[in-house]
Amino acid sequence: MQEKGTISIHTENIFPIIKKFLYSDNEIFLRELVSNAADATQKIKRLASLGQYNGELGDLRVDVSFDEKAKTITISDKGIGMTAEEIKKYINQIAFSGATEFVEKFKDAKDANEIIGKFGLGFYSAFMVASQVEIQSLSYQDGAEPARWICDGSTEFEIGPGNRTERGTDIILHINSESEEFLSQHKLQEILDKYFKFLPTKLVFGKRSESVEDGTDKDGKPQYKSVEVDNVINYAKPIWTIAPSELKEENYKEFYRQLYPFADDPLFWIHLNVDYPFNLTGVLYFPKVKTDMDFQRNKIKLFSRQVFITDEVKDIVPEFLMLLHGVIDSPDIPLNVSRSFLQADSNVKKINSYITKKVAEKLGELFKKDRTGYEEKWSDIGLFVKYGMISDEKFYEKAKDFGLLTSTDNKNYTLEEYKEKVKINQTDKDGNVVYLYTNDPDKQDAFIQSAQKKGYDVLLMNTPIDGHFVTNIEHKLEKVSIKRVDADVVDKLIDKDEKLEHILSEEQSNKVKEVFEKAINKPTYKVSVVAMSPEELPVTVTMDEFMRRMKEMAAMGGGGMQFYGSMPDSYNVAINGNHKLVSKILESADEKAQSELAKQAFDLALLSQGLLTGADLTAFVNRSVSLI
Ligand SMILES: Nc1ncnc2c1ncn2[C@@H]1O[C@H](COP(=O)(O)OP(=O)(O)OP(=O)(O)O)[C@@H](O)[C@H]1O
Repeated sequence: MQEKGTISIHTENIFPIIKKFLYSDNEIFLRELVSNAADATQKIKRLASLGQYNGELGDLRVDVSFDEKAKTITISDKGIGMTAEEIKKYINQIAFSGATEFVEKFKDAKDANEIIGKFGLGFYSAFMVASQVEIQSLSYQDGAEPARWICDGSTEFEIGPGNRTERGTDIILHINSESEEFLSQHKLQEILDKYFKFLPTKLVFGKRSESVEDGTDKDGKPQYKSVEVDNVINYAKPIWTIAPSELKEENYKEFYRQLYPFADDPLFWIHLNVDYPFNLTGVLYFPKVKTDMDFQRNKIKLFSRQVFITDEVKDIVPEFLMLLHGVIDSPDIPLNVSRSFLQADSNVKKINSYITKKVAEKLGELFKKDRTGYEEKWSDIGLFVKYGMISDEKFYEKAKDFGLLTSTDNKNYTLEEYKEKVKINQTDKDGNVVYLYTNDPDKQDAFIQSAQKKGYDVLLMNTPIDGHFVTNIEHKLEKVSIKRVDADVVDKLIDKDEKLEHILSEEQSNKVKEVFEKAINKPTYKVSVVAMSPEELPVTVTMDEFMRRMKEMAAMGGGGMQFYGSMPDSYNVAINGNHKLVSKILESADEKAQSELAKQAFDLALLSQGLLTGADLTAFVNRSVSLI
């Protein structure tokens, strides 16, 4: 008997709203309908395994097909099917109470995902692309009659006898005129590939031709012919659903290649598998970071029961691990709510810290088991680890045992090892251990050599993250201060209160200062005469560590730092009072000659740090030529 009825929601205008707000990502209708078909298929399998269904299961597959002329897309399954009563119950009674509240609340929704699912509207996403949706279904239950439901996207529907002779369901979409782009082989293939590569139920989209061997020709060479085969969308069982004990290294690498066909092999991976207090599986890969600029985010794919959801995993994966690759599958992540809700969700928080913990454990284990191998990978993983140590306290607590400092002679140390190594020679008069580093070994070579001559060690901190890293660990480590090797003259970098004797009298000192101030003639260069070893350079130009860091932060847009950013670059010029050249300047009778010598020594200092440019550089070259 044909029956008419009204879908039980309490407002007339829900469909226009769904259509309007969902329009931007309307391809998800296919995600929703194929997922439903796959769910129905899994259910019949389960019923059979429980002995509650004894009929033939047959070839359990979901088929997607389209008819360009009739303008239809059909999703067919051989799942449990629905009786007319069930259709009324599951499809007609949309699972939410206050439709008015819904309309109010989601007037401003930006994202289809916010609406779908939250209100159990998966099926209704069909109306984003269809002017009419038809269900033909035959339930698995004994004696069930086939049923047909049809609805044009208004709240009116029709239900009556259907024509399906085999167990399962067809969803037939009569595609509306704005959505005809979906009536294309290419478009549908693309969407199916995106969402269903790892669907647990076989998914077929028409046929494709494949070339197969067909006997041999008269010379015994194999012959080929083209045959039509099912165009199967999904791969065999994805590895994240398999127990780690059953997997070999090659399986992980092969899966990685399926995900990222053009990437180099990963460095290593972590298999995630937890079912309490939330359910999550997945494999995270540490990629090779080829260049510093190779920070491609959004490489982790999020699945829910093997259906692709998104590659935006912000909030779920800790910020510092966003550069990892791989997949996460969890039915417990609320996929259909807005960002702010996600951040506050307790499962998401737990998942986030679980991932952090797992990554820390894995790194710790690699470090312990094979330190050499770990150190070889350090140039790739150092970035993640340092980023994590900066941004996540809990990670820092674990990573302080395997986060490494690398010195300019390419040796690696843990934080503790490093302190032990340098503490005897690099402790200042207040008991602080001073770590020295360079962020540009070429430019700062003169400073590095001076430091090494004094037996100091210099760390290499030349990746983009190191500036932050230095500031951060300095805060965390007790009684440690960290200075760039060119922050001061070597004798003052680590102030041990050992005063070198001045060979100059106070009067001579003042004279030297005056000569240099005049010769340099720049107010932002502050001149002082210092008692240094006669072997050190006659003039050293430095920028104060504090000032430089503040300026760097200002340049990176650090809040509250604008003040420092607007200050002119200012430098300290240290004149080595014990250097021969300084004596020579004093001995020189002629004021002009004094000034020339001072200028030359100052320019050499600038030159050694790449600070001498433009007209100053030209003047220096000319002066040098005339001196020769
Ligand atoms: N192909 C199908 N075979 C059998 N039952 C189906 C099929 N499609 C839908 N159903 C039934 O209709 C119900 C409603 O589907 P709908 O997609 O609207 O919501 P859902 O799948 O329960 O939730 P959501 O899509 O938000 O995850 C399903 O729970 C299921 O019982």
